[in-house]
Amino acid sequence: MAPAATIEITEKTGAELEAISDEIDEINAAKYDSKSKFDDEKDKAAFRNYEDANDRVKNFYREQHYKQTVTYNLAARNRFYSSTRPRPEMTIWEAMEKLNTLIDESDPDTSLSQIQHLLQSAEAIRRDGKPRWMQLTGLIHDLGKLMVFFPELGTQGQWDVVGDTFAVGCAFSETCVYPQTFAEGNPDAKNPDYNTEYGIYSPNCGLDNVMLSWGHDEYLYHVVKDQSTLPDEALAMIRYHSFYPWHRGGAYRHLMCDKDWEMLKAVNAFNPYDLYSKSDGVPDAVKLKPYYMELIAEFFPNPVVKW
Ligand SMILES: O[C@H]1[C@H](O)[C@@H](O)[C@H](O)[C@@H](O)[C@H]1O
Ligand SMILES: [Fe+2]
Ligand SMILES: [Fe+2]
Repeated sequence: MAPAATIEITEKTGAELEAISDEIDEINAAKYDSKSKFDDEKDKAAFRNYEDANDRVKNFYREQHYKQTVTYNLAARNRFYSSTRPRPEMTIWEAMEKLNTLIDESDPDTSLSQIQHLLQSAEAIRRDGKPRWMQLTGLIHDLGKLMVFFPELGTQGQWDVVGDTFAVGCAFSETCVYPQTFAEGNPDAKNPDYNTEYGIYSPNCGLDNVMLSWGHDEYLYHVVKDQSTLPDEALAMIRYHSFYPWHRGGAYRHLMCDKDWEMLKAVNAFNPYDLYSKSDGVPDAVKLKPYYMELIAEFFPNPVVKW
């Protein structure tokens, strides 16, 4: 009788493992440069037209720009970090379903529900053959909007949850949408400690040390950083995806450190999938669920997430 086949398991040395992980990084980085179906410039012009946006969008940004002050941001972070804050518990898929009832007042480009937007982003990333961690990032990137339903976080409305983000504690950037509204109503615009180029920051202090307006990006970043094995690029995609004045407007370069330039590449690679997939067909959540459940399990060791 022939002997049963044996599988040989060879131990890899630290250096070998490092070489493999470098190789994977290289492959992943090369993927950022590959062609995407969103390369056509003329299709892109239809998005983020804030000039012609409706009053709901304009009123949203007026309120957000008036109220996102340094004082508010410090208070919001204190509430979030407080060790006594009760943390709702929910799986990623339950979170997606819960979020489905939210209509984002800041968004001029989508009338679809949030679960559809998340699946569209993930599916577009998957279709372009991007890495699995990036597909998952597409799937979860807006789940921070759940904070709108969590009174424990002291969320005030949509203005401290959705919309583009910007730095507080230094001069407001002209590259923000409706930039005139800051001078009109945000007290920090008149505060000499905050209204200079650097404000409370120092040259090249790194974006990790800059306080961005409080909302779904920053909130989800902390949840995911602590409870998943997603790589730094994924965390940057989540944390900075709404930071349009930075990743698209070219602002805040004087606050960036070396690592931020690397992260900028990742965020720019992610952005088209967030924005332009909004015009794709409506995904079939029931059909797609098994694929994504497996993907979630790959990067979230504990299926129940503490929000
Ligand atoms: O209106 C949208 C929406 O709220 C997105 O979730 C956010 O990431 C964008 O930056 C914003 O423009
Ligand atoms: Fe978002
Ligand atoms: Fe999004």
